[in-house]
Amino acid sequence: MQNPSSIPVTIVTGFLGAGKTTLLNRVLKENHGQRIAVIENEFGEVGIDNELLVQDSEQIVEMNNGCICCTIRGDLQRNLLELAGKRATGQLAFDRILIETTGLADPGPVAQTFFFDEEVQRLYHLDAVLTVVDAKHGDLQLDREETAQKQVAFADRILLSKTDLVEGDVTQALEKRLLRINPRAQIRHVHFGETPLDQILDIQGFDLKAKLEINPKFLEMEAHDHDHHDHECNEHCDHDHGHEHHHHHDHDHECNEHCDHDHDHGHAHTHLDAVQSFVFRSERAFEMGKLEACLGKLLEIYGNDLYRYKGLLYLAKEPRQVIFQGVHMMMSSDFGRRWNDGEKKSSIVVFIGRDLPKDIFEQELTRCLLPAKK
Ligand SMILES: Nc1nc2c(ncn2[C@@H]2O[C@H](COP(=O)(O)OP(=O)(O)OP(=O)(O)O)[C@@H](O)[C@H]2O)c(=O)[nH]1
Repeated sequence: MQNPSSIPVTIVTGFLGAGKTTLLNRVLKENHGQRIAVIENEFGEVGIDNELLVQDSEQIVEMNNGCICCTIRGDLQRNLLELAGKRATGQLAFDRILIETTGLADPGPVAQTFFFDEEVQRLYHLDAVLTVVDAKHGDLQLDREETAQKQVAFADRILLSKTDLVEGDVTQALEKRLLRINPRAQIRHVHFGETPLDQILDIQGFDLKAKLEINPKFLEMEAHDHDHHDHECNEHCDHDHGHEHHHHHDHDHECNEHCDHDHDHGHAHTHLDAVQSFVFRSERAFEMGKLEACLGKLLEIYGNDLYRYKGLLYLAKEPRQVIFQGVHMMMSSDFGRRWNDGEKKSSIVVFIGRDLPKDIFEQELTRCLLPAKK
């Protein structure tokens, strides 16, 4: 039974760059009178989202030591208990929690957290898993990454972003595909995260029965060893995984509610080796023209494999920071705050993708830097 005073939690998931932070920002900025705490988990060794996220929520807890669905699930539990403790003692005031998972997280194990720990279960209830799907890159992501499929399969509601970037028939075809993967979840369009709050909060969408259909072992803790990603997609999945060890890139099947294969045989499924991230840092300023040309070239060659990149740039002759980000070939940048007097200026960019040649990226980017000051 749900404790009537328990705190509602919404899990916001969706593949890299789908528009999760944009959605969260929208919710945080809206004048709804609700006090929202955010738990933010990023893939990659440094968190950039904190720079991108408006600071209007009551509390932002960053979890950057690994992915929330596997290595740091214990941290999530601890953070939830800590937040509730602070709320109880009046140190913090919030009415609900939004959790943004990494773009590579399997939402299943994150959702499980709300059913295993008795204390978490007493204090919180899971309102819904929202999955943001990028209308422009969704197809490619679903083709290549099983995690993207799982995120859709596990959604209580699907939020389709970036429909402005594609023709209507592309959106319709993607919607049909999403419906095949998950016939239960309603699909809503969100333009830059714009959506009525009642479409995403307090929707009482989390349906345990449906999750058990997707994965009968959902409530069995031991079945989830998250260093080995077990696949929880569907009841009637026809392919046979036998007992071989598959990596994510070997998978190209569409997870849906009818898959019944079982991955509890020690499959070495880990997104941490399938998709990698690296960071480029420098204290030398970038030359804008060179950087643009270089990024254009890198995107042309590696665009398909470059799932996500974001960072803060130190540009020559520019008094402001530049926040730069992209998904595949779609790149954008914005001015951030001014560098403070005496502040050590530097650039930091995180690249996330499949089989990216780190050394080539480093070489090319280094060529765009001004020479070091003598
Ligand atoms: N054209 C268009 N761009 C969008 C829309 N929603 C988000 N974006 C852009 O997509 C990019 C990625 O958005 P984010 O909200 O940072 O995506 P994310 O899912 O939080 O990304 P990760 O945390 O890195 O996985 C940003 O440049 C956004 O401005 C939309 O509806 N239309």
